[in-house]
Amino acid sequence: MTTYPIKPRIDVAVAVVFNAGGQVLWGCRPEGKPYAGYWEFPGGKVEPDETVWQALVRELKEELDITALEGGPWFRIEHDYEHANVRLHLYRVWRFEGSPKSLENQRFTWASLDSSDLSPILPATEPLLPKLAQPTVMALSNYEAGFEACAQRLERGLSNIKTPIYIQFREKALSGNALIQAFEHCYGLCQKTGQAMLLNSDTWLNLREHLDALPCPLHLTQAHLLSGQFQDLQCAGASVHDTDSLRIAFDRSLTYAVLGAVKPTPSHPGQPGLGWEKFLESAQGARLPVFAIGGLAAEDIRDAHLHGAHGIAMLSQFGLG
Ligand SMILES: Nc1nc2c([nH]c(=O)n2[C@H]2C[C@H](O)[C@@H](COP(=O)(O)OP(=O)(O)OP(=O)(O)O)O2)c(=O)[nH]1
Repeated sequence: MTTYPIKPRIDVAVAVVFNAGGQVLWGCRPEGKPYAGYWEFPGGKVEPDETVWQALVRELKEELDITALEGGPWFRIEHDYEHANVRLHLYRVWRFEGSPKSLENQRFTWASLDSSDLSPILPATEPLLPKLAQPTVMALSNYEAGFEACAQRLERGLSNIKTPIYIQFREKALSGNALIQAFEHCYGLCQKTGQAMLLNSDTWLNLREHLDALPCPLHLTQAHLLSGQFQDLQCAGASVHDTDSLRIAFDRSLTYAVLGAVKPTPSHPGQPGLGWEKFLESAQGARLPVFAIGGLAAEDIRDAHLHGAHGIAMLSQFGLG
């Protein structure tokens, strides 16, 4: 009878440490470890008596002599290597003490998150980079509540923001000329500011007879995600309301999911909202970045990051104030 070696399953704490300039800390795996010479985020195995955060704090101290002070879970992903099956618990660290030193003879550097200048990067980590580096703010259009008010809000919001964001064009109630006028304004604004536009799949159904081709990637509604529609079109992400849908979003190789509503919101009257703890529970197993939505404003981003959200999506709060 043939016997097969049983590969260990290891839980790994992975720290994506940001500096004030938005760069992240990369380490190069030292000689003697599997994949020596490959770049990775700092971290290491979670010991049996540790939480992931404790392991992360310990590894950053042992490897680089820095003390992680504040951070939050991002998402988890599994990968089968020849040497082990690993479950990577990615954490974002945005506050730490000390300046990194090489304590284990490893090279390290600060570089961008989507680092194309570092090579090679560990096989489980490299495909995650475009997902991690995508915008952390999504603004949703709302021209149907009033063209001028929405146009001004988006223009003001975009003139104040210095980082890339997503703008999702989502108009349930508009049709005909009003829909085209709103689309043209939003599309023009994204072109002018270089921001990435997404088109809600419900809105696309009303808009497509007026356009020659899909103008930007689709954002799927949960119903379209579940029905498997639009497989032949470029889809960036999807709205989801439960963990089953998060699994489908991952299986469809989407770049992100949007989960909510986290807080009570006028768009869903009478519903209490998930709350951050329930959001965290669902987002943890998602295997892809999850935006939080529902009654959120720019000042909620820290809470969002503490509770496993990649970022926040805002309907009426974007561009206010
Ligand atoms: N730290 C880290 N590990 C990663 C990343 N991507 C990835 O696939 N891994 C894998 C490689 C390894 O199989 C595993 C980490 O285990 P390790 O051997 O480096 O952990 P360790 O520092 O505790 O090692 P050891 O000294 O106890 O052997 O996770 C990443 O970006 N960062």
